Amino acid sequence: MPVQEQPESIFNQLDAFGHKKVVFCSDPDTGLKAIIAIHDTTLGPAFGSTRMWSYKTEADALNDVLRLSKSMTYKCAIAGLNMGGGYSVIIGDSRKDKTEALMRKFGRFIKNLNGEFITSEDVGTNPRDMEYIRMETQHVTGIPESLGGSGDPSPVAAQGVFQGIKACVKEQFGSDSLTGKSVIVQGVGHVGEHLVRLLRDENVKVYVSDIQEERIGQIAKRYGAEAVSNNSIFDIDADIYAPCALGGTINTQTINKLKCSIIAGSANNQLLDEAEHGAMLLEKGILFAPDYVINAGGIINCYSELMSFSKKRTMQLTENIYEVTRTILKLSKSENISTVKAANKIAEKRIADIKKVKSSY
Ligand SMILES: NC(=O)c1ccc[n+]([C@@H]2O[C@H](COP(=O)([O-])OP(=O)(O)OC[C@H]3O[C@@H](n4cnc5c(N)ncnc54)[C@H](O)[C@@H]3O)[C@@H](O)[C@H]2O)c1
Repeated sequence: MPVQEQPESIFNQLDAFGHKKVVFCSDPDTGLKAIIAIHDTTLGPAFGSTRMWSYKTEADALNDVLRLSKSMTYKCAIAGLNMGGGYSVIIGDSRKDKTEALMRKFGRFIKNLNGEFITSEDVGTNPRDMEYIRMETQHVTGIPESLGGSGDPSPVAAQGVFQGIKACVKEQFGSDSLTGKSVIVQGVGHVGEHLVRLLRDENVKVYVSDIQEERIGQIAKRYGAEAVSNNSIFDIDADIYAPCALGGTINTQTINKLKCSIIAGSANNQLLDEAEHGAMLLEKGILFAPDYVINAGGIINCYSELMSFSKKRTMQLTENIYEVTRTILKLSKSENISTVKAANKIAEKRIADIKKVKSSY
């Protein structure tokens, strides 16, 4: 008899990532299949976006939501927000399967968590979807500005990435001027497009790529960037690679191909294996801006909505990503550890410190 491979135990996976709670949401009437993962609530309610994606398998969806929610814990901690980490994924094609009823049903599942999880938009969702969720629960941000929300967080996320790029350029080249630099932007969706605009405003040479061919042409034309097919981005000789699509694009194969000296983009979980690939980049002298640090602008925007902060305060917090990145790069250099390890160290210290604060009556 052939040996049947056992699927990995869900509880073992939760233990490995250190999750507090995972909720599986199923509703045959609307076709909703979603997973809400709550990683850590030491600093506050779990904050995290909702992604809608056609995952190949349910195991892929679970793995994605576990990784994304864990990195939210670190993102909120390092950005100085009083929020914990969570995330949710809806399994399906956002262009075909998304309906008002499906989003509102999903909102009901969030409502049942009584404020333990607060969401916002991500890949495959938008402010309109957040409006549908808002019809069922108040635990959602990123709703349209016309309804009193902060709207699409992606321009703010792009601003944070832009600050992270500048901090890395300062470290590698001695000045944070982008004059004469070149950047490959992989994935020109919400955040990627705003990043291309910010870079082109500074006359940076920008290469753009996406899996949607028509999108590459549109963005290249709109901003005067150079269109590159998605298969050939690692052959381009540019100073900076900005992954702004999905995670896992930095792995042994791509690191060996990369010609850039800086990686700084918006995509969550860019390193396929944080420890292995973080160390490989350190060894090769490629400066990696930890994704959860420099893409925090989006969540800062949503947090500001919750706290009723002014736009000015939101932008100050986002621009501070420059200083936070500089601190991480310095720690990485002084201790000869990967930039992700350095960032994790700072985030974990804040969580441990606040845990002690909260332990007293
Ligand atoms: N939107 C935000 O405010 C925000 C904030 C923080 C982090 N992020 C992260 O940034 C990334 C992009 O988010 P977004 O909101 O711009 O999403 P989006 O869906 O608007 O854009 C993603 C783009 O990437 C393209 N893409 C997908 N797979 C690709 C691949 N393999 N190669 C090249 N292109 C590919 C898509 O076609 C799309 O154009 C995601 O990882 C997201 O989690 C987004």
